[in-house]
Amino acid sequence: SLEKYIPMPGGASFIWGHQKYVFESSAGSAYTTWFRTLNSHVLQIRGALGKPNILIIADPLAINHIMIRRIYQYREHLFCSLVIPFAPFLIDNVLQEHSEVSRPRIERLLGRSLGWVEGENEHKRMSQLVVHSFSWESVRSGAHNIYMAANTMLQKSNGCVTLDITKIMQQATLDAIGRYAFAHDFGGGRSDEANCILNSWRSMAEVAISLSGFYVGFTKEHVLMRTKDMQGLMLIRRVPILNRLPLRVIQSQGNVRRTIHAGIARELLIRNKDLLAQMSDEDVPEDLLFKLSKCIAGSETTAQALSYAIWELAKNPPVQDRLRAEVKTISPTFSFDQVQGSMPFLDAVTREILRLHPPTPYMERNAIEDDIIPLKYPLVDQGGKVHSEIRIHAGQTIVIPIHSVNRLTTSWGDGDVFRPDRWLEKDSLPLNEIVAGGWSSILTFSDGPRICTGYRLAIFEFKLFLAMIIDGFQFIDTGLKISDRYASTMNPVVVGEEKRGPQLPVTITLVD
Ligand code: HEM
Repeated sequence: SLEKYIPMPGGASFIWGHQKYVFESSAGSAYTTWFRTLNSHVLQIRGALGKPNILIIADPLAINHIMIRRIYQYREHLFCSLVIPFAPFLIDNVLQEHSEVSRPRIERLLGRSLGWVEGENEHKRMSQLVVHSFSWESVRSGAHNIYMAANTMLQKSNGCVTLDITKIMQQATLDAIGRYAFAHDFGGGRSDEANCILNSWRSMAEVAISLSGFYVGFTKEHVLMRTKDMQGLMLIRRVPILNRLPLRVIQSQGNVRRTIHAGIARELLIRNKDLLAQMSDEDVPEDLLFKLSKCIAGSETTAQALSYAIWELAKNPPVQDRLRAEVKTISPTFSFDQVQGSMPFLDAVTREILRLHPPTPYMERNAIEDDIIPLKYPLVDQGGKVHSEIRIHAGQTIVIPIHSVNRLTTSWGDGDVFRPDRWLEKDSLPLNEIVAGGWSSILTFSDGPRICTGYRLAIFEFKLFLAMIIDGFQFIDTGLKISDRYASTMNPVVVGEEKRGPQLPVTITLVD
């Protein structure tokens, strides 16, 4: 149990603890609000169905301790780390870094991957195999593939239409990753394989964000699926054996893996000689799967970041015009060096979008052993005693709310405001000692040894796509109210139309 001096918000339900409220709130916003109202960088919330209290940590020193200093003492649980299917022999290994909920899900979705791999040595060995493919050098030399994917997307859209940009972005980023990493053609993100992968993600997200399921679903199969998420995990958390039931919604998670296995991996085996050269014989099939699946998971998050960017620019016409004016100075050629080095405002917009709308809003960890976590911002108990560390026991669940950390008032001041200029102004950025770290002092790609492998690729892809789209198209706000729902990653929904699943409609016209 957690110490009493760790602040807890009021309003917990007897049955659902605070988790129902977190689930119903726009993703990330409940924690962000509580940190402010309780004036704390650490809090505890009540778990649902009698689950022990959960520790929510936004304190920079504590995050550094968990993500860097003691990373292998905390089990991992996050969508983006579903990647890199590997090493079946490790599945029953001792360390058990993944929680009882996420492990079976990860296996069904993408096989036994880097995200699945247990323990320090094995994780490092697997990471070495992929690190080169995602260096800046590799991204630069593969830039033309992303350019081609962006071009394919632009040729297919014209006129003035209101459309769901998330769908288009998902097709485009999947197409880009296919070209970049595997010389594989996903047909502009519209081939049968692409449809199978995108439909699998979508059907999972639809179930995951369904509100009605929260109440009635614990006896229904579609809700068992939805409970895969951290916020909705109540039943599977309490009864992990449910993961094994042959229910359609649970077992359909294997679609992505099957598509990759049956179609793309075999083709790659023939094409990708470099990759084969790096591997021992017994690694081959799973290693190829790993390459594909990590990229596919990453293409989804990149698509979400791009969708939020277009929506934010639609709501802020002066920022949109200023960005387009900068892009016009280099258009129509978009070389790697131009995109990375000649557009400071594009760079500022990129950082601001990734700060404000992190596609993975939470990371969850379980402590493998007892620990003492140091705090930058000490807590004071009712007797006035100052506590500059927290004691936790093995098994403690910890949430690192990336969304809240990226908006902390102590670090960012007006953290909820979309203001790209903060990245260009002297003295507007937080000092190193008060941020948790990570790329660009934000936690969007995590930090430490398990920082997102594909973050350079994601950043370049984001910039290139955005530059090319804004060069040719104008975005107009529909005025619809958008809320964010958590379904492994951030999913925008139209308020009042939640039943239609994730969508982000924006009106798009050709630039004069
Ligand atoms: C905007 C896009 C992306 C975001 C926001 C993102 C975010 C993240 C985060 C937060 C983690 C850490 C998970 C944890 O430790 O719990 C992660 C891990 C990972 N990501 Fe991404 N990611 C993105 C795109 C990509 C892309 C494009 C790829 C590959 C092509 C990729 C590959 C990976 C891999 C392999 C890991 C696991 C690293 C490890 O455990 O060593 N990601 N990502």
